[in-house]
Amino acid sequence: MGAEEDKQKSIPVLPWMRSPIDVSSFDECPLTLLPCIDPRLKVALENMEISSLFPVQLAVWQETIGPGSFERDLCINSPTGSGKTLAYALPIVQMLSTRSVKCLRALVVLPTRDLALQVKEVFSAIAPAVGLSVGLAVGQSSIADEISELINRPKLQLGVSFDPEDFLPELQSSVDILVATPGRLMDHINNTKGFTLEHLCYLVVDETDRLLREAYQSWLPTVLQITRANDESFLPCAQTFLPSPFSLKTIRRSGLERGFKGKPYPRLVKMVLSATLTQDPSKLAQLDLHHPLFLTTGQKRYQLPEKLQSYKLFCESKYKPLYLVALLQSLGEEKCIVFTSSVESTHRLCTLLNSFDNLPFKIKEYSGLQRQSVRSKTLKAFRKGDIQVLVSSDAMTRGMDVEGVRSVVNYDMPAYIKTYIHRAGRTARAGQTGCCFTLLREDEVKRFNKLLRKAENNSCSKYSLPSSCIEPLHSVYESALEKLKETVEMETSRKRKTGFKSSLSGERK
Ligand SMILES: Nc1ncnc2c1ncn2[C@@H]1O[C@H](COP(=O)(O)OP(=O)(O)OP(=O)(O)O)[C@@H](O)[C@H]1O
Repeated sequence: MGAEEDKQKSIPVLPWMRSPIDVSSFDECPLTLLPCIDPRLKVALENMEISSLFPVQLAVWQETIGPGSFERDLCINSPTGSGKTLAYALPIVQMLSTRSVKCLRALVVLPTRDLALQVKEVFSAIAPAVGLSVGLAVGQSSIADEISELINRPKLQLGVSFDPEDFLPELQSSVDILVATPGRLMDHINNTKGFTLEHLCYLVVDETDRLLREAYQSWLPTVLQITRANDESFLPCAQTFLPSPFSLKTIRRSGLERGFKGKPYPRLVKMVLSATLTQDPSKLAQLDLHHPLFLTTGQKRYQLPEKLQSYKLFCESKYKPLYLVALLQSLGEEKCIVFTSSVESTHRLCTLLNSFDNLPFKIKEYSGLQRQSVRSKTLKAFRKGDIQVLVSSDAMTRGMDVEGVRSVVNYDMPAYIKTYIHRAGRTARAGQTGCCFTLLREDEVKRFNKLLRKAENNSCSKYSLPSSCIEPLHSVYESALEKLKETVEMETSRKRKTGFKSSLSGERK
């Protein structure tokens, strides 16, 4: 990605990106002053203890429900923790609140299952208030269970034998809004009877730069293809004459007017978001955006949360774990995430920390080396506060929103500013304060300073730990290293025995 960042520097910015709406010129807006909000949604928000909209939420509201009226597709670049989820969820739910027939009209795609679960929670907190249902397609349950949640099958009538395939027109969506990961979405598109995106009105691509980095079974071209103009292919067919009062058809015609020529109408409205939105024209072109409007915060492309305090902590590489333990001890028992540079070092560091005797906090690993079920269990325990320190690799943590994370530690210096932003952004969310500590060797300092200069709000103070915190740890460290050696040997022989199919196998992200 270093090469990617260098490449981006030389890429000319797209014309529509040169005159963005600056979100930082917006203030928070109390719900009582928010124009047009459905009173039922206002109550739902108040039940979530939300009394005002954050700036990015107000800016998006204006371009969707307000005067902008969803006329343009939105590209939103807004810092971590600034409330992007509600920024898109609220207008979509408000727009769909007047629908009369239930069918799948909004699709939100996210790169990971835990993230999708998190976003579904936000929709589930507001959508039922206006009679809308939200579904999840992430592979958390069996495909059969998921299908029964998403598709409404006609009930068996007494004494009538029934083959669902004979009644295809009556299979209906049970949900108005679907939150999905790309893989499971493709499974449903390809294999689930009655699952259709033909009526889709809204597509949200959250964590866009991450999703556009990989093809994920070509989910994006597939979704765009399904929602293209279909008026020519709409010829009366046998199905049209079936006596089904429920069959619903969305016809998208090809636009003829200037600016709409060849584009499907009604069109699929798109909202794409990230805290580090790509500016690469070839990547953005994949989204086939309609007169895109760019919303961003501040002058620089990368923004750190306003109330984040960044610190650098110099240490000898030989004693890095000691500095980490001393730092964690000085932070007390509040939740903290420690980032390393790879899944292997995450596992090793977590094992080492757990080999220290009498640490006053519970430490667990969270990485792509683990099974999804293990990861989800760990995340749940971390949210509850049963675990205080999460040792993590990068891949899984984008967008993760855990209340009460006061500090983030970069045990390994991030190589790119984007990585720093997503890691640090696990704290200082929703206007709260938070600290990000980076452990640095002498030879890393120059590179780290250069990296931070790419972001706004980048001041970074030196943090020192008194030697009285470090010295007593030396002897404990020796025995922890011994224990680590034993554990690694045990794991290696276990892996050999089970032919590498131990609990640590699975996706390696
Ligand atoms: N208007 C609001 N008032 C109070 N809290 C809010 C409001 N909007 C969102 N929040 C809270 O702010 C936190 C961050 O929101 P969210 O996860 O949507 O941020 P984000 O911008 O998507 O961050 P990231 O880029 O890291 O994914 C959440 O805990 C959410 O509940």
